[in-house]
Amino acid sequence: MIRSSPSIPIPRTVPLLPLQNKVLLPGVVTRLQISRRDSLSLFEKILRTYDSRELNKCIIGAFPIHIPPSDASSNNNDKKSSKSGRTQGELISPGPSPVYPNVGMGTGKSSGTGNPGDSSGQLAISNRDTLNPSHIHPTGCAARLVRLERTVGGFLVVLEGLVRLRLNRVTSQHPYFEVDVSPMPDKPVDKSDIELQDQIVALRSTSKEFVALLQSLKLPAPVLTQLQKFLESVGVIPGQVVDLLMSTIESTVDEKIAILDAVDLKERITKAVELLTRQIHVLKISQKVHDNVEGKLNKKQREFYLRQQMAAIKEELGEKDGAEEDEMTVIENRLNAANLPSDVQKAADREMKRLKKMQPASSEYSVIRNYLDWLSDLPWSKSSEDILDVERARKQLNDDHHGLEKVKRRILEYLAVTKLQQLKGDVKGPILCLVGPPGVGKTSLGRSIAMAMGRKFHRISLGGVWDESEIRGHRRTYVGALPGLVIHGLKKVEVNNPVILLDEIDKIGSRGHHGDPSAAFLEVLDPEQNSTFTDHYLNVPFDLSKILFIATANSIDTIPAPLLDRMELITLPGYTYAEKLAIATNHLLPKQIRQHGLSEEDIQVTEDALLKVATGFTRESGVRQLEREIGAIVRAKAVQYAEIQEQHTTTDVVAVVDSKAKEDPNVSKPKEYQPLVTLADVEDILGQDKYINEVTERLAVPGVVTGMAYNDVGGGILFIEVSQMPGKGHLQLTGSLGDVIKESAHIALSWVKSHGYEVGLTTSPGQNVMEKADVHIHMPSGATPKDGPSAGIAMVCALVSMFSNQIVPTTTAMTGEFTLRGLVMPVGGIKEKVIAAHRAGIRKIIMPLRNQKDVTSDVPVNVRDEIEFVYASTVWEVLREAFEGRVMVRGTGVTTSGIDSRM
Ligand SMILES: Nc1ncnc2c1ncn2[C@@H]1O[C@H](COP(=O)(O)OP(=O)(O)OP(=O)(O)O)[C@@H](O)[C@H]1O
Repeated sequence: MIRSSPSIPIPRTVPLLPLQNKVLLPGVVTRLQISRRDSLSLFEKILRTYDSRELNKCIIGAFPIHIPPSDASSNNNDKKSSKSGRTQGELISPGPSPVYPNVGMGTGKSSGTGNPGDSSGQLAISNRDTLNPSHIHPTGCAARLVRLERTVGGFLVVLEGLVRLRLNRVTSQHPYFEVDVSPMPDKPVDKSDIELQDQIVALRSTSKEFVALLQSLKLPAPVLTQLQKFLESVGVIPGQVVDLLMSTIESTVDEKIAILDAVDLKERITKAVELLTRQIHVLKISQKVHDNVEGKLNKKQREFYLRQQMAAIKEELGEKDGAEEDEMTVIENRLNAANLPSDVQKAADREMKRLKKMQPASSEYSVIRNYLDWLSDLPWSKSSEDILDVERARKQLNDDHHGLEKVKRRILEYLAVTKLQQLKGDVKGPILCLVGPPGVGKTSLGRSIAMAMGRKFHRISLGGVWDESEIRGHRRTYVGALPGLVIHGLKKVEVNNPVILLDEIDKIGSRGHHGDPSAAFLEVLDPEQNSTFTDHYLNVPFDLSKILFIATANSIDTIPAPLLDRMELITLPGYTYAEKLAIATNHLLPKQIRQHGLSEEDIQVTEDALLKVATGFTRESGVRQLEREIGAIVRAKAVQYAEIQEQHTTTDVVAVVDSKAKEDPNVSKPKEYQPLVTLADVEDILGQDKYINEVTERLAVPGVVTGMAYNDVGGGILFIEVSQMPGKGHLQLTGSLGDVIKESAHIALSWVKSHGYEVGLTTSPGQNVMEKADVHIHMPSGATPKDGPSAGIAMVCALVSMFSNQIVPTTTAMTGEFTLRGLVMPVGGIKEKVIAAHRAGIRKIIMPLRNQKDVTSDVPVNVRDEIEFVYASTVWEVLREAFEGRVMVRGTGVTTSGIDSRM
């Protein structure tokens, strides 16, 4: 950087910064990478002493040094110093010319000019090269500290040269050298000195020619203007102009040292004109070569070549920070490395061009910079190698998950098909959607699939995503715009073929003020369209077709139909207690033991105890709560284990100190750790059962019937309670009931009223059971909303039970839609309902005949074996089975065959 510093007072004694292969001239700013031990101590001290805002008050003496090769390895300082006749404290008078031989000093090479990377190696003398006073050149330069930064190996220092210094004597050598100096400022120009005036004229014309040549090299205009302006003052401060020019032209270290030594202006200008003339000559030749080559370079190469030159010159002039200039090169290199498709490359080039014209401080600059960062960070053409080995995948799935046979089979089919498609080079598989209650392993299955295929895994949680732009990104016109979740995921995994799990796709918000996020997924998930998915932010297409999308959902009810249509559903039902026990033993317990820093020998849980945890402390379709409870047990055991170990250590210490302690029966011996967790331990650790078996604990009373329910979080049982009170035949319904379930209640009541006589509730056919009574139907768990038609037959039974004062056993549950004509219609969710009912202790289930196939195909055998299934197609059959003959059924109303024919 060109600076004309106000005269700054130079202290008499300054710390010495030894420079090898580098010369600092007054008025020049330079960067140095510091790694010498003594210099490190110097800057450590400076950091300790100076406040960061006052660093520029610190003045250092930057002196060239030369350690002869023979001295570098030996530390025979005395010998050397006596040879040169200089010892510490001795006065040195500066010689008229440098005393440096060229050996080993990069002769003929620039010491930094024209190479922006040079600064890092400027102080390249190793720590073993011990410095002694005879190595220090007698002329140096006072330097002001402009910047001081810690780096990995030492410090990065920016120095500004101020004035020439003469070295008087070395005052101290440890931990760094300190020297007594005298400043040697340039004398003012003597206008009457004709010889000097002539020299200045010569200098002006040579330097003008030099700048003109630089101009033809297409140096950036601001740099040239600055240089030209500075040259105008050649008549006033010729010394400074020379110093500056010398730092911009190619010259050897010796030549630079000669300039440093030339305190006399005339001598300095003569040397400078000589060097400038040589540089002009070199430039002319290189211009010729350049012109020849230029014709052969393509546009990009030429730009690159010019930019490199510009960077070098700017760096040397200090016009711009090197780092700033580097930024462009870094971005370009990264874009080149990203291997962009041609249309994306075009967009990148366009933006790059705009960026170069901008001021780094402008806000638009950072917007474009960000955009280019995104382009270069995305895996446009980087894929991971697929492992499509069906056997390996089967093992992986079996190792990670117990049961789920149907699901695993479907996944393996999928992998096999993908493998075959890949062989043909056409991969367009369906999108899998795993549907099931929470905690049944949907997310972890997704992860296993990725591992089985050897692909990277990324999960996008869609719960509460209300804004389309969260999927598709914001347009760049918005402040703080960013790409959407899919592109974010790709940047994170760094490959374009990961497994992306779209978690909770059913919780995605529907159409609102900010577009419809599910609509954005229509494009993402469509294998025909997603090869040209365009994120709003990127505004260029990205090929998503290599990604394997897997969605998960608790229920399909809230997934928009077009989205559902693009996916293949795989249902994961809830687990039975037997399955939960196996999952707990083989997966959850070992996992928790590992996570708590214990080993499997430290904790063993009996089967009874685990079953107790599952039945008494969880009531869920999945195993998440079970995992938490097992975690609580493992934690309690871990505390015990740690405490007993501590006791052992303390007792050992006591025993050593006092050996009598062992013999004394009153001294309590440490307890032994017991790794086995039994049923009793579970009660100790987890406390009272959280759940009791509702069915077996519940007393059978008339008017109460067990129904079966199914919702997002799995199946369950629910009770229907009916009571009557004096009134005028009104029906009251409570328990957060939806419209459909309310209608079922009305239908059931109407049927019971119209068939009172046939069911034995009245003594004559025309009599109304509710003549003087009101009926109240309630479904407990009032806070849980309930809806759907499947409680129809349970309501009929509850009404009949109440009016007839007969009970339906609590271990009998029923589900089925009911029509006014007494028909029993099929319902959904049979598998989940049956599994949940089995968990709740139900032993007999009445359900529609047309649901029989669901039981045989979906319900696990061990559950089927423990439950008696009764299939009914009319309400008469339901009543007969529910009351086990305790209610008089006078007629069937219609024959079974008649009903069948009407169905
Ligand atoms: N069959 C199984 N075998 C082994 N571990 C299982 C099984 N099913 C579930 N798990 C474990 O249960 C835990 C919860 O599973 P996961 O998070 O995958 O549930 P999820 O179905 O995705 O739930 P949600 O719908 O709430 O996201 C995980 O630690 C998982 O490993």
